[in-house]
Amino acid sequence: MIDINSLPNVSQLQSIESHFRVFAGPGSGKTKWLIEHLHRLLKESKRLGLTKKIACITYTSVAADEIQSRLKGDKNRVDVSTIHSFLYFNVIKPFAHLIEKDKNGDPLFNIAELNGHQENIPHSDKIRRWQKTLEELNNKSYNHFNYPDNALKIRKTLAKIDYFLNEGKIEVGFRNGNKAGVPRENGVLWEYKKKYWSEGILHHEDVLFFTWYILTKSPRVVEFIRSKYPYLFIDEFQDTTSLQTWFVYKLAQKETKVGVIGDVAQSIYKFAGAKLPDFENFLLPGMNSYKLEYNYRSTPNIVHFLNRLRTDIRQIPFQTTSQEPVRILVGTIHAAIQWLEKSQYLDTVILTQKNRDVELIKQAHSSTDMSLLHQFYADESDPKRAQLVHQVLAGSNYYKKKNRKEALNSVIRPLKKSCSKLPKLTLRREAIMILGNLENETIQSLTLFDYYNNIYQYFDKKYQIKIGAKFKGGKGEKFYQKNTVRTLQSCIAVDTRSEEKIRTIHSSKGTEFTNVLVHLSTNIQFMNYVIDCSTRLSNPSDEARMFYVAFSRAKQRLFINIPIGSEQLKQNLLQNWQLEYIDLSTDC
Ligand SMILES: Nc1ncnc2c1ncn2[C@@H]1O[C@H](COP(=O)(O)OP(=O)(O)OP(=O)(O)O)[C@@H](O)[C@H]1O
Repeated sequence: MIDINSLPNVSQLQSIESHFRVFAGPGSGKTKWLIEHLHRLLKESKRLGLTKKIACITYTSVAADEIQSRLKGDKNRVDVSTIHSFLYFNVIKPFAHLIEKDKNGDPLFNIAELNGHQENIPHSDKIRRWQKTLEELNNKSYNHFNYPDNALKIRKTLAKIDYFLNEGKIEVGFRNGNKAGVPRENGVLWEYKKKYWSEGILHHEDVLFFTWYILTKSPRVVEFIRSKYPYLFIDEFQDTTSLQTWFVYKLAQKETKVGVIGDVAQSIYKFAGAKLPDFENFLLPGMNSYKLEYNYRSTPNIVHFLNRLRTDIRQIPFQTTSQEPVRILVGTIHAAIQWLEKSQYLDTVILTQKNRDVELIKQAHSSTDMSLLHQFYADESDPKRAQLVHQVLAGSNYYKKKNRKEALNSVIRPLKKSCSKLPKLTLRREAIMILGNLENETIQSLTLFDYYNNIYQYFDKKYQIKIGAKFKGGKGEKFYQKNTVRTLQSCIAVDTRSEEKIRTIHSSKGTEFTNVLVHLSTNIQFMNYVIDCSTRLSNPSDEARMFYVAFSRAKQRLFINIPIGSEQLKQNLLQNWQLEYIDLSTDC
């Protein structure tokens, strides 16, 4: 248990002029607390003067908008944004001219073309140019680099490029460790990045790299930021990467007072480079640590259940009445959904670990015959092509239901992946064209093979962009030749209501729902992430924390679905956990 001051409200913060760290469990009202603290500063600070500002960093731009919209008074004195946006506007944009030439005397970055930052989606032309550079380097260890044969794997790997601090030096590598198949020796990854930089393309992670570069070369830039922002706060600090933490330490060395808020048990962005110890070990001189004690969100029974899953903090339920127990539904997810419907818990949100499970549950939940769609995914060898076809046809179904916004999003999403070079407006225009065509009976009657090839050729001819893989025979091609657009489209369910109700745990972070069903696909997950959760919560892998986040989204009722039960498990759950055990295996 953390031995720190509990902090029922913001006025109990010992001083607004000390660094602080707030440990805040789920549902503890972090956002409300942070907003109150911002209001207090705006009122009481003597250091803001007429021109200085408060920086408030959130993990997503949605969270930033939420805080900005709830601020009262002089909103312009608070800059609420994501770390990337904050650094882009305060370091990169104003100080890009400090980026020097590389060791060959070429500009490291094409500043004239700098225009914001974007997601790292590997471009085939850059990979090819990089491959050529590698050939020129003529190093044996690059022989295994096999592009375009291994295109999908190589692109996936390159999309995970990131920067890491190692004993004060910056290195370029991959998130999630070493990746085979892509050369990284002797700094050749820098050569790959330079292909983008020479065109003024800045990826999100490059924002952090060039911040490090500029601040290291020109320490006066740090002074400028410190003098502009006497206060810096960071929400969801458990998901901050080492490079981001490095920047925060830099600011905190002098006048900027730093406050960080987070929950170690909710750190679920390891894949994005977050490291748990960064929050646990984050300390600044004179820093005060606090904890928010209450859980305002969930009923006492749910809070007691959550408390069993962790040993570091024990939350106090704010609500006094509960009283339905947490229930374990034993059986298939299908049986669990039927039980919820029978019991009239119609507004239950279903949370699952993987996107793929979301799709499968959605399909099983809808009345349409899904076997053809399953066959489609089983036969198809190229996931990108499958996604494109699936989402385009789903888009057309949305369009039929007059949900124009979802229709466009559904088509634009896969297009964006292959056509990142195209401007947003062009993508939108093409999506409208695709949706319009699908209204046409003749197009509906085409085989999927002809339909896909038409789209493929259209983008290839007009933009020289390969929208997906070409057919190379095999089961996938046979499926496309055998089935029409109309048949596959009729198997794609787009019930908007049920879509919002079935989602991944990651997409539920920061939200809350009245009733939640968490689907565990194996009993081992239940043993690991419920029964033994407290011993696994601080594991490097995110899984235990991810399920903890899922369980903590429920306000009124929490259901957990596991596939297989046993008398022994039942007795354990009833006697030691006070959970209700409902066996659905006989119902289906
Ligand atoms: N002081 C308070 N009194 C009563 N209700 C509160 C208070 N603070 C927050 N709440 C309510 O409790 C719920 C949880 O708050 P919030 O979503 O801000 O928690 P959080 O700490 O961000 O949670 P999480 O980290 O789990 O996303 C919300 O419904 C919010 O309106």
